[in-house]
Amino acid sequence: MDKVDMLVIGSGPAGRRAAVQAAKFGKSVLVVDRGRRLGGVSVHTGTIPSKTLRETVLNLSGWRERGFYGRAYRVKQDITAVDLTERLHKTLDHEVEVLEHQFMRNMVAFALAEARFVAPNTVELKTDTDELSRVEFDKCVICVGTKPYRPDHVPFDGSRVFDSDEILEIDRLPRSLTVIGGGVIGVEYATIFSALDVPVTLIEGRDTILDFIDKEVVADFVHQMRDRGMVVRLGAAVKEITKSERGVQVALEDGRKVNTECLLFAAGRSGSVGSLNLGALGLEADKRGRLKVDPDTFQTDLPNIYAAGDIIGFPSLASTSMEQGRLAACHAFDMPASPPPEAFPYGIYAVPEISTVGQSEEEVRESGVAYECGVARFRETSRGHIMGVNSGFLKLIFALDTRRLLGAHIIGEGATKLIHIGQAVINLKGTVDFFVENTFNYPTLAEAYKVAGLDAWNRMGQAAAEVAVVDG
Ligand SMILES: Cc1cc2nc3c(=O)[nH]c(=O)nc-3n(C[C@H](O)[C@H](O)[C@H](O)COP(=O)(O)OP(=O)(O)OC[C@H]3O[C@@H](n4cnc5c(N)ncnc54)[C@H](O)[C@@H]3O)c2cc1C
Ligand SMILES: NC(=O)c1ccc[n+]([C@@H]2O[C@H](COP(=O)([O-])OP(=O)(O)OC[C@H]3O[C@@H](n4cnc5c(N)ncnc54)[C@H](O)[C@@H]3O)[C@@H](O)[C@H]2O)c1
Repeated sequence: MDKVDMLVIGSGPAGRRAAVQAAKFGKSVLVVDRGRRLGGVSVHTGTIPSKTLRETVLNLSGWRERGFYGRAYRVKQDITAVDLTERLHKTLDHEVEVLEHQFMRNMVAFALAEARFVAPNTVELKTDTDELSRVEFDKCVICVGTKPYRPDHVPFDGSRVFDSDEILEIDRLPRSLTVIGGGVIGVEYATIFSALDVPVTLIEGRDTILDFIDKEVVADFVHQMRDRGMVVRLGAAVKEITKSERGVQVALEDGRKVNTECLLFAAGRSGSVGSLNLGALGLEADKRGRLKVDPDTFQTDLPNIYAAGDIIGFPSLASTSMEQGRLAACHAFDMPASPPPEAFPYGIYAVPEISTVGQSEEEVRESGVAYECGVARFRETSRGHIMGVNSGFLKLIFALDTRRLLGAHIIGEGATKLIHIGQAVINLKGTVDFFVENTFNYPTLAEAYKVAGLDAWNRMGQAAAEVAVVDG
């Protein structure tokens, strides 16, 4: 039986980083993945395909130019499913190639097989041709990720009713689409298809969506979706989903019915622990299939078994998963590593983009800290004029006493890139004065930071004067 210093189960962002980090420490590492190719959910059905699809749609539809040329503007008139999938496959092939090369040059061994624990330091591997082998390990990092939640009452068929894996395999564009679930996956796909002029209805069971995002940003987002013709049904409980020759019908508890040609069910994901045989370790997943770990070390209740990535729950991002995997490997081999700063960016690649870091206004208010906000609208920046941007804004929140930046929230073009300025200032404990004193490239959308900083600073100055008067 082979023996390795570290076994990594799953080759997504967490597994990949854990493996390479352990290999850099000179350890023998084996990565196993039951997929047909390396890369995990992130490369094959999650982050990369959805973002490639978005980029293709925005390019071919001419979405970014519509501010100038009107809603009817199109770069390519008849956009087909082939247009969308062609670019997708090229991007994915490239991602896999880069990952395989990274493993090769770092001497990380890999096997395409399903892992199942048979003892606290042994797994059995099974290939898709049912070949069995066993591997012993000193340390193991479980990075098995999640899969779409597929309740029995949803008539999934991969041709009219899709989950978020199947939607990537569509062979023609839907004439109309219902999306159930106003989480990140739901809003990303709903707005991407809407950018292709597919009529979209978004159904969310709760009265609100994206509760971890600043409410002002969410309100603007919902307004923008409705403004361009999307139907957004909030607080809409689904009673029944039925298929007919002409499409799919969703009956809501309040009696209303939604009829569209296709339906995407994107109402959550559950951990892929089913085949791991966690019982052999004495470990148990929670009811959503997630594993509990020590948040500093990523160890499970067994000190030589770590878990990282989506399998440990929130925030379930490729970006945070990578760092968790790396930190798990550092801890496993007693290498010092600082924990990540509390504030990490969250990027939602809807159309328009949303990105956020630090505290929302609601969280700041709840904490009892006195604060002031500064806002800059992209349409008021020169770069915004050049790009024909007529929506989107940046909101900064500052503490009145320390003047420190507490949160940055952006909706609009480039939000997921622009957010890193806010992230740096928050984590380096910067204040409103950074934005006031520094010069920004002009004309850029980043200039919005200067405008929002000045906006807050003008009001914070008055607040400080009032405090001085009261104190005096
Ligand atoms: C549609 C969608 C869009 C997303 N967009 C973004 C985004 O824009 N930005 C972002 O940061 N995050 C995004 N995410 C989240 C991101 O994809 C995940 O956070 C990330 O993939 C989690 O990585 P992971 O390391 O946990 O493993 P995963 O990427 O989930 O991969 C797990 C791997 O484990 C393998 N596996 C499972 N069980 C076994 C077993 N028993 N034996 C062997 N192998 C096994 C699976 O085959 C899979 O390959 C998105 C997710 C989805 C679904
Ligand atoms: N850009 C990104 O970073 C990105 C993109 C996509 C996904 N992800 C990650 O993937 C994870 C899963 O995303 P998700 O959107 O599938 O799940 P989610 O759990 O975040 O959202 C599911 C939504 O569906 C709603 N819902 C549940 N049942 C419903 C029903 N019967 N009818 C109507 N609505 C219902 C829920 O209230 C919730 O709002 C997220 O945690 C996210 O971090 C990240």
